[in-house]
Amino acid sequence: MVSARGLTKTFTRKKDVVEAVKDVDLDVADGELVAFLGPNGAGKSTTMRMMTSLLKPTAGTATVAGYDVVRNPAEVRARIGYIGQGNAGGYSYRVHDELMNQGRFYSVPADVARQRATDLLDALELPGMEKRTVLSLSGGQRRRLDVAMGLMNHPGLLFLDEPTTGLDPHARANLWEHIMRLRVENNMTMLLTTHYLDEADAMAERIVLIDHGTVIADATPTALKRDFADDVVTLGLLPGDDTAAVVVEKARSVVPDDVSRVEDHAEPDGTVRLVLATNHGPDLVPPVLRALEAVGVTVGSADVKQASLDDVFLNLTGRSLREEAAA
Ligand SMILES: Nc1ncnc2c1ncn2[C@@H]1O[C@H](COP(=O)(O)OP(=O)(O)OP(=O)(O)O)[C@@H](O)[C@H]1O
Repeated sequence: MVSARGLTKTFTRKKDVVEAVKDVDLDVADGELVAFLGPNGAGKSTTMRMMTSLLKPTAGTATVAGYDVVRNPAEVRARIGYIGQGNAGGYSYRVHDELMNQGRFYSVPADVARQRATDLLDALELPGMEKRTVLSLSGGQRRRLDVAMGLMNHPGLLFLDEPTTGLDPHARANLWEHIMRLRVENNMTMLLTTHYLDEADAMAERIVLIDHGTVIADATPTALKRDFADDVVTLGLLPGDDTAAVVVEKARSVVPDDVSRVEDHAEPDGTVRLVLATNHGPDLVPPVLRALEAVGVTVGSADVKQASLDDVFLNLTGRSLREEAAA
């Protein structure tokens, strides 16, 4: 559905040169849901704008829905939906008119467009809003209207640039529910950008991590967390009749070999905190608890912190995506 090779974009303004996207290769198969995840300014929108034919690449090629984005931009645009970062609807226009205009833009026959507008307003929980101006809608409703506008041509491929930024958690969840249902109903391939880690983790079947204009990792969320970050298991060990040193010695003797990092910390209250880094935290706990019991070590508490996409980004770049998103 999408194939890009060596996609590059350099912006030049007077003496300022910004290498926004550098040599990006990407393939997206029919039906996939792929998220571009990366900090502000990483090059996510620029990549998406090149793939949607809105921006001409400095170098490289991209084929979208079977057409080259530079040689056949009109064919590309006819086959995709694009929901950009800003609101698409003109604020003083009525909701229904904006949908019909969008239909006209894509040469959808008027009667078909009218039916689609009604169906989309229904599907996106905007019934009765036809005559309202875009300005009178709430932020969440406006974003849902953007989605409706992006779907008026029934695209097989939908590009969404930060669809939920600025919405409260309830509105975010609500919009996702609608998008996911429409995705199944219309059998859509989807490419989206986000800086919400939880969203990418929960929604995307594949994540393309982008930093400084280049792809630094490309895999399923599960594979990224398994390969580039560890779960951290923390056990509170009670000393009983043993000294802390003996507890540590016994505990370390039963730690499985595949644990990638082991730390022990003697706490002021006499307990020992044992920290195990592993790529299978939840599975590790039961056998380790049994093994500790077998060597006479009592476990007072257990905690598993599963690896997050932020840990992945941190391990790959030395920076936290969560902190950069908040900055
Ligand atoms: N028209 C432009 N002229 C000059 N520089 C630009 C232009 N558009 C984007 N850039 C620069 O290119 C880089 C990548 O920007 P881009 O918008 O693609 O990042 P992004 O990952 O989408 O960020 P965000 O999450 O903030 O939207 C940034 O340094 C940005 O300032």
